[in-house]
Amino acid sequence: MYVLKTQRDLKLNVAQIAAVASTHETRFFFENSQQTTQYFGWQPLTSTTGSFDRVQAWFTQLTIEGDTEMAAILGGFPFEQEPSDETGALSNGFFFLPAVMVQRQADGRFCISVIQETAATAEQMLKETLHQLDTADVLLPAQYHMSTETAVAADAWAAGVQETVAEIKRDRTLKKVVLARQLRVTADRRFAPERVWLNARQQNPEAYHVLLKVNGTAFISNTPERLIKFDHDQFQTAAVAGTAPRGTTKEQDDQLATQLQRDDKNQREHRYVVDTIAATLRTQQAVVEYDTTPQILKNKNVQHLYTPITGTLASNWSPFTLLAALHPTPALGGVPRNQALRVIGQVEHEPRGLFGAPIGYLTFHQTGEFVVGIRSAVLRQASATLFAGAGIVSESVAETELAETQLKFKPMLQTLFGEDEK
Ligand SMILES: C=C(O[C@@H]1C=C(C(=O)O)C=C[C@H]1O)C(=O)O
Repeated sequence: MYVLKTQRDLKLNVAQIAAVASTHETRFFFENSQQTTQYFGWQPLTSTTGSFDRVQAWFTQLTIEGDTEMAAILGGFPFEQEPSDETGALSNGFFFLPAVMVQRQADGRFCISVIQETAATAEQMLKETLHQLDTADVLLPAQYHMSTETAVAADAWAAGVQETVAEIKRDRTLKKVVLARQLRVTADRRFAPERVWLNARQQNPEAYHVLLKVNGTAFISNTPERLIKFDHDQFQTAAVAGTAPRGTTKEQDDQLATQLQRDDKNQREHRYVVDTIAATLRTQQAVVEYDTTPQILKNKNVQHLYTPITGTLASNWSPFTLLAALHPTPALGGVPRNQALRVIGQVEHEPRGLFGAPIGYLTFHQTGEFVVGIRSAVLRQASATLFAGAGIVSESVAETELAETQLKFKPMLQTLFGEDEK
């Protein structure tokens, strides 16, 4: 049993909050592109790793007294639901109940919530946190220089694309498999995760900015993709799939968008995602609404076909059941899901860990938001491992898919190294 104390209506800025957070070993930052949702948390009181079932069992036994509206668990699930031996790279995910959490209120001010075992220690810690925020040095973004860059088994990956195409053609039930590859880079000095997070907001303002740092490892993502946001029985999700580069002029950019809208392969990849998300939500007895014509979602380096999906959940919905049903969508897994996951397991040699998996916050009052951890990297000291995937369908060509993954590395490369690099 824990006790929660809050202080509302504070005027704070993000660089101040990031500076205080950076003095703690374990921390989590989450914001949407409009910066209307912001969660920062540090100092785990209790934590867990693992599958949807495990996190649910852990979450269900947490009890908090006080203004529990302001409490949440923070973290990410692993892409794979089976446990992995590779614990160093956050491969089993990580969730924690933060002792200190700062969140943005609807009016732009902030609320701090502190959770402790007694009211007195919570009160004391709240005071100390306010003092730390008052006196914090402002943290600035930092640019690094790339020392080395290694595409992990790029040739084997291209061969894997060809094998997958052959498998899709052979087995008529298999329609799409998303294959990911890795890029390893090193920098001239150790990455400071919060400063990389500040870079992400500058470099890719139109995406989410997420950071999860545990022990010596940080996961950072500039994802454009929401998996699901729920507010009691209302939900918002989206299909983001189908990719084209951005143009260098307005005309070229619009032309690339029009081509993407008209391209059969991309439209088909997109439709698999929309149809599967809608069907999954309907199996959960949700009422689902969306337009049948996709929009274009523009990010700095890429544009995507995009269909927002909204609706109402059944009265007995549970966040964990919903997440387990949705993850992975065919934008990261494939169609049919289990067959696609089997092919992914054969072609990719390492677990994806937090890549492509749900990461976000869940309150104790049936609200929360989880995004898909793409355009991401795992940082350790001066090294970063980036992941990017592409949807393989029957007409896929290895070279084009390789180029698409190269494009999807760009947001994170620019976050780490600035505009000039790559
Ligand atoms: C797999 C990634 O992106 C996903 C796949 C996309 C596609 O196949 O077109 C587009 C957006 C994402 O849903 C990635 O960025 O690594």
